[in-house]
Amino acid sequence: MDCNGYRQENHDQNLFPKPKVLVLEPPPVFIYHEDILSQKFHFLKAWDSPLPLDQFLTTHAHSVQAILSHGSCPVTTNTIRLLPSLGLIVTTSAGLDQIDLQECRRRGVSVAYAGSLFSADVADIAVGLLIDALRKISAGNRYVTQGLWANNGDFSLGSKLGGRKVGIVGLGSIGLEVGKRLEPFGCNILYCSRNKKSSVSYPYYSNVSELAANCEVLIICCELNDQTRHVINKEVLLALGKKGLIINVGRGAIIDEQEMVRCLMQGEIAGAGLDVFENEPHVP
Ligand SMILES: O=CC(=O)O
Repeated sequence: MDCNGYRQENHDQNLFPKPKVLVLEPPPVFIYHEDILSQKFHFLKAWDSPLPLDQFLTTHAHSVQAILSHGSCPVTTNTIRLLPSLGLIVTTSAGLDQIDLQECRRRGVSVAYAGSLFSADVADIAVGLLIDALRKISAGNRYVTQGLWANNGDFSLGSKLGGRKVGIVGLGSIGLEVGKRLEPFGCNILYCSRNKKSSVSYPYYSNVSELAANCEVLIICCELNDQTRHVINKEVLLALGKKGLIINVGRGAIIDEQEMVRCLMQGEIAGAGLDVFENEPHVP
């Protein structure tokens, strides 16, 4: 109500129609809060339409002002080109590899993302996966639930995190959070990053193979881009060695997945803890 007792909301909506926002696939924030968000925005739900995507986009081409997206939903050159009124893409992810940033730059489309909002959560996952891989928690669980204990005897022991030499690939906000969590465990932290960071005293490696050769665990925390795609290749995996573990909380395609699977099967590395895969949801 305004001070005269009129319903302000309807009046405002006539003057300022809700911005039209395209949702290709719904991010969790949309699933949980559609009712609240819908008070301010008019959502065009591509995933909910019987029309093929291109036809849906062409139908709404001139009205879409923004896109609400998430980390595993590609926003392609084709989509951007079909939407002449598009001015903004908002993604709930920290990663931007799924969005054609070059086309956004060319068209002057702004991009807003989660930044470091979820870095602590991702770092928790990285440490959880590392402890699981070292202590064989989920492998032990599989051993019990598959009924192997009675016939095959006790499961093999895991090993401790303390004292491990851990190489962090990408010391951005997630990498720093991982380091912060591993220091109290007594890990020796090394890192590889685009640039040496003056804010930390961890030993710096400019080359990821050299980092791998000098540590027992590699934790991938960098972003996916043209420089980091398949940066974890056969050479790096062999440098990590037979006792080495790899943890990936970045993007699947940072690792040459086929090569990693081969190394795991042939015992050329000891194990992997993976939050991401190259061709999700297809996991080799
Ligand atoms: O995948 C999740 C992210 O990039 O935040």
